[in-house]
Amino acid sequence: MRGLYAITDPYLTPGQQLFEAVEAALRGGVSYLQYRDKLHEAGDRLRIAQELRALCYDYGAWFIVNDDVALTKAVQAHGVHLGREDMPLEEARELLDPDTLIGVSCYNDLARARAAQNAGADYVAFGRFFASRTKPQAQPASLETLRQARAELTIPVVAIGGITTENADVVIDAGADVVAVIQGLFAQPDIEATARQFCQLFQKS
Ligand SMILES: Cc1ncc(COP(=O)(O)OP(=O)(O)O)c(N)n1
Ligand SMILES: Cc1ncsc1CCOP(=O)(O)O
Repeated sequence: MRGLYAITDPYLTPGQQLFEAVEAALRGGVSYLQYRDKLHEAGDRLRIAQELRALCYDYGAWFIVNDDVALTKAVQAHGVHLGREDMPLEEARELLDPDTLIGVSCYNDLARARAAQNAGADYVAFGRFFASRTKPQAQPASLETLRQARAELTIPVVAIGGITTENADVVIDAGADVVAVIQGLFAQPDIEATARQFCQLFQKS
């Protein structure tokens, strides 16, 4: 697992714009797309997730649902991303097909990441690394945690939080296999070109 992980934000790209923005990101080379939606109700979320899943399948990208294990199952997503407020990993694993990817937020907590790996997580995510306009309340994580995680863990390590094409090399150099972005991609005037720029950073290292 390596490359660009784009996360949707329905506040930033409402309505039909969301699908256009996601398709531009996929054309630009996004490998993983996470559907993160704190706005819509269940029925709308199902419809949006089905459409995003179809787009990801068209472009050969992995489709991952944030927070919601039932929705992950309902749309046969490739994976689910779980934070500390969400269903525990062990419980999700019992409900999901064995080949469904499970990612776990570890913030700045290496012990949590070790436990997640031991419990069968497919990747762990650390962050935020830079100031995030999407989630300003997210606690900072250190590059040293990222370095240690990469040195110690065998599963992929994702970096998140305020990442842009200008600063992504800092987290990639510290060991991030994957960079996860919202505004650094979807708030940019040319989403496809920005995705390509991010992807080129992975070809260099
Ligand atoms: C790839 C990735 N990493 C971290 C997060 C944050 O997850 P969480 O802590 O559950 O917070 P919310 O996204 O639910 O606000 C993520 N979504 N994706
Ligand atoms: C969901 C989340 N968790 C930590 S920072 C963050 C938001 C990432 O968005 P952005 O890339 O716009 O900072």
